Amino acid sequence: MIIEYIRYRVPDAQEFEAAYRRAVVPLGAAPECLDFELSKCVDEPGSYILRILWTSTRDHMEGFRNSERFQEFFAEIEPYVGNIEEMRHYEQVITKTEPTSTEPTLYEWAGGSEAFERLTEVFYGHVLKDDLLAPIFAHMDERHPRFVAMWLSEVFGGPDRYTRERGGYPHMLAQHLGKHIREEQRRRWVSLLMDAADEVELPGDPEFRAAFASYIEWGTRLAVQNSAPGATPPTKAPVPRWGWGVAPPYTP
Ligand code: HEM
Repeated sequence: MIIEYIRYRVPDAQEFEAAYRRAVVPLGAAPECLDFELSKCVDEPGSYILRILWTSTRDHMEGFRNSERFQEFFAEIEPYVGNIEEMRHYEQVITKTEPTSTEPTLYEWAGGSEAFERLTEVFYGHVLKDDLLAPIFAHMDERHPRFVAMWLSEVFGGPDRYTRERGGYPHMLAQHLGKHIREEQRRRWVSLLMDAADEVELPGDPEFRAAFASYIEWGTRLAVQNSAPGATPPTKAPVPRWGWGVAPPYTP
């Protein structure tokens, strides 16, 4: 996560706020934007700070900035560009709660890239012998298990290799479009993956497995939706980043 601060000094507070009320609609809908807040200075009327939490600087600069949502956002706030006094990215250093970076990522907890490579190798071995799934994966690239391991590593907080080396979300999405994945196939995919997770001994603690299963449930349901005839999913988005959710990592 990265925080962007934009400081404005504007002559027409009311119009500025009205423009921002419109501009935050596309901003809030952007997958790269985690949160935002516009505050006005009580000591000096006309001074404003916009604080935006982005998934990463790269997601902001390369994802959001190249999206249609940015065009819509910018159209509203363009008249105020000349009133910007500061526009920079910041990293959290000290907070009331512990900075989130001290918590291990799911990627680290799982055992890093090697753990996900073991997982997908075993998993696709089972997939290719499965009556429901083998036909869809009949022509799969032999490197497919490694690519999916790269994807999972990035999703769970590891290096962004899938984005840099494999085309990120747009490429992954393109692989599912038009595949017409059925619910029973999705269920089998999930079930074989969970079996493989046991087989390669991914951490079995409830907190890790709950977070892992939650992404897999979400991701496979999206795969079904996006692969359906006539589906029109967003063509550009960052690779999702999945965290621990409600239950933090177990500390004995
Ligand atoms: C969380 C769920 C899922 C994830 C993370 C995932 C991940 C991926 C990724 C990263 C690719 C592209 C690999 C590359 O870079 O070449 C891919 C392709 C593919 N996925 Fe998925 N997928 C998911 C669910 C599913 C499901 C449920 C099915 C079908 C039952 C499926 C079928 C396929 C197929 C057939 C391909 C193309 C394989 C090839 O021909 O090389 N995926 N998937």
